[in-house]
Amino acid sequence: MTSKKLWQRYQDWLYFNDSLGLYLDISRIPFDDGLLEQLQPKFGKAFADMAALEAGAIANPDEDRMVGHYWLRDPDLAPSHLKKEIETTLIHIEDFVRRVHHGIIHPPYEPQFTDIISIGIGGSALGPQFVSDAIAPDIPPLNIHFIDNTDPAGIDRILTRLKDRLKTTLVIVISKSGGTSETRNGLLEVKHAYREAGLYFPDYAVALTMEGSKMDEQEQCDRWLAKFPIFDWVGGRTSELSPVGLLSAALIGIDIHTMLKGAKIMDEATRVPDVKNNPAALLALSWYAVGDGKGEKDMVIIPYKDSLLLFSRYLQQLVMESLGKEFDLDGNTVHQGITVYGNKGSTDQHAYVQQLREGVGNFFATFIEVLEDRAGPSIEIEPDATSGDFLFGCLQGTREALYENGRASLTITLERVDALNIGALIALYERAVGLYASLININAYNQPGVEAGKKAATQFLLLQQTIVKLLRQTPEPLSLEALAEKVHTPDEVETVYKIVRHMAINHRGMILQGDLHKPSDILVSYRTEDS
Ligand SMILES: O=P(O)(O)OC[C@H]1O[C@H](O)[C@H](O)[C@@H](O)[C@@H]1O
Repeated sequence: MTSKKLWQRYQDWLYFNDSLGLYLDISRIPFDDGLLEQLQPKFGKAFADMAALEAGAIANPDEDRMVGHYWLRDPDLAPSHLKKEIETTLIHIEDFVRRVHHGIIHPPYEPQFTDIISIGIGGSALGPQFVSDAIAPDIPPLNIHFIDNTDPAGIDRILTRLKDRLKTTLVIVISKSGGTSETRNGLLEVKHAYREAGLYFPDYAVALTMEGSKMDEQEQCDRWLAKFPIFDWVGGRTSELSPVGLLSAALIGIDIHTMLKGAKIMDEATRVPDVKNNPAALLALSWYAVGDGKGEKDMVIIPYKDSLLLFSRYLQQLVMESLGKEFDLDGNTVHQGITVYGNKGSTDQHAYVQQLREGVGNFFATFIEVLEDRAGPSIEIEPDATSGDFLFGCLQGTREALYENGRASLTITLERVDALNIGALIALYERAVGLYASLININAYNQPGVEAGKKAATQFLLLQQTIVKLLRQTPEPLSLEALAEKVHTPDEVETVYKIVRHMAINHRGMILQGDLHKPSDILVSYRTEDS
């Protein structure tokens, strides 16, 4: 396409939101203008699905749930019985945060809380991590640390760093279901550390979970410093603008009202039932066009701004957990999805952009351009050139280089990275995923595959407990085959081997004898501490 025609296409498809100062450019996504015509019926249904969802329909049929994250930033949209709960919860959050900041709520024998440990995983971590990394003040009122895995060394790293400050550290435990094992493990590890430090854990703990959840019952969270609800009509991957994200954001000094405002403005923009004037519909159209509605091209997220580094990680859950489904709503096997990866520019140009430019063309790039280079003036690096100009040039140059080699891209342009734009960005992608899911006829709001993984993990732990129990009762060493036989898993010798190897390395009483290079010759025995 000639540059003249490209310029015209750029202008024809450019979306601009003047309330936000946000642009969306899909001109480098190749599709015939006829595609939009062809997709109008699907978009008509997508807009109708979305309107019904916002009106309280059961938009998540597999779990028989409403989908209400849009109500969080506009409670007037919510069913009347939920509106008050949304509003009062926000007031409770603000009041709690104000009292923590003013030392009215403080740790025993200390004037103020100084740090936060946030324990949660998936949607109970990725949003708070992205938002705090993007827009927390450089000197926040409290420093936040995330335990988002059941990795003992990762937990130790945070507890070691906080050793002298545990006594002034607030612990926020986030789990909608209250049953996620990684979060439960993190909670028990941190509780142990507080006990070891002579600190009464409930004086430092805040719970975010569904009323009556497993965690709520087991931990009696009513005895903790505070407890905030996670609403069952908010999914984990769309919970950043619920108490899940708002509490920690407010505690670290982020203006949550402006974040909610940005999301609300974007919601209004993405409610417009006209593709060319709806940024979320334009994204959905672009994804559909470039991947033929089957996710044939990966979504590479490259924000040219350090503060947006974690956006791709956040989108991995929002996009892939929503769209990565085996069946469509009619029960057809579709194996849908769009793969998301990326970090930041121009840094990634020195890592994998080489492949994007010349290698396998199985992707489309999403550039995020931020117009404001920094708060304040820049020095000249070269005559009439600042480091921000270089960053700008790298983005534009990479976009052009990809296009010249037949690689598609779209560009979102923000004025700056602040609470307003982060709220808008989150809302933009929540809506785009929802509209795209309608186009491809899948349920964006369940996650059946995750349950399968949880069940498999439980099976491993049950087998491990069976192995230990048997070895405790078996004085003589056993071969792996004999051990597998005795625990009734003769076909899982390899699994038995990995379990005993992992336990042996971690000094859990497991004794391996023989040549470790030849697992089949190994003999296994067990020695308890007192034996
Ligand atoms: O908040 P929780 O109930 O602990 O769930 C944490 C995460 O667990 C699973 O992985 C779900 O698929 C995610 O959507 C959810 O965010």
